[in-house]
Amino acid sequence: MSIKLKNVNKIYKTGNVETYALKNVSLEIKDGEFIVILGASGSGKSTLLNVTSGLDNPSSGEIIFNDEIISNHSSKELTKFRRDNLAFIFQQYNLLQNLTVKENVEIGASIGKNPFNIDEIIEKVGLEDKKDSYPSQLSGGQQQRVSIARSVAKNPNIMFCDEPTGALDEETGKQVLDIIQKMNEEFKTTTVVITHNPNIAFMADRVIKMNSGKIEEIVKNQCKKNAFEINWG
Ligand SMILES: Nc1ncnc2c1ncn2[C@@H]1O[C@H](COP(=O)(O)OP(=O)(O)OP(=O)(O)O)[C@@H](O)[C@H]1O
Repeated sequence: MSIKLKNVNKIYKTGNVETYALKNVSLEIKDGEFIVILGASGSGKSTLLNVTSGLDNPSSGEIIFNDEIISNHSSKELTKFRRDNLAFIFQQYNLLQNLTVKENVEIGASIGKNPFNIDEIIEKVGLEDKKDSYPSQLSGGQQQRVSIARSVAKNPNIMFCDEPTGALDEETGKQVLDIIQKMNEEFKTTTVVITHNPNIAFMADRVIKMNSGKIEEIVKNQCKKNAFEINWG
């Protein structure tokens, strides 16, 4: 699924203070593309992801998925659109603690129209021997892999990942990135990853550099690296 942003602005108002978090951002992401968004703290990365994915409304401008203009949608229509098309992976795992790995993934699959086979997706994230474990019995990296399996079990058109490896060490971080990369390559899932780590940018087709609410630069990688080839820094 492709994504288009046309002249998108986002202004947060807190009392009398206005923060221009996105300033006239226009961008096209192609179907199946792997995009990394880089930028300093406060540059507008999370705002860009939230507004693009319909988690928050832009103050002005248009957001278009394939040919569907979602910036005009009601919140009910937006919820349905997100449920049918989008997966979210955050730094926090947000797993249901009283459900097993398999049950957590089942919940993710149950909201999709055309979900993946649950056992296959658990195998894809390398947790077949942990199916009946509870989240508290798993390491951070394993919990993030469950979280990814749950998000992608519905077979989404797009994956939005906000600092997916922010809480992980190098080894487990790379395992998680490898799973995200494989989803992108095998299922052509359009992928948008926000990160502070410039090394992760080498995995992308294109890198969007944000500065003070604007796209400062877009870099196309001639040669992409796989997750295990990048330096962690
Ligand atoms: N809900 C909000 N209300 C008011 N201002 C906000 C809100 N959310 C973000 N901002 C402001 O908007 C700007 C962009 O914030 P954003 O969270 O998008 O940056 P970021 O690049 O994702 O930062 P980080 O890397 O630290 O997560 C910042 O100046 C921030 O203080």
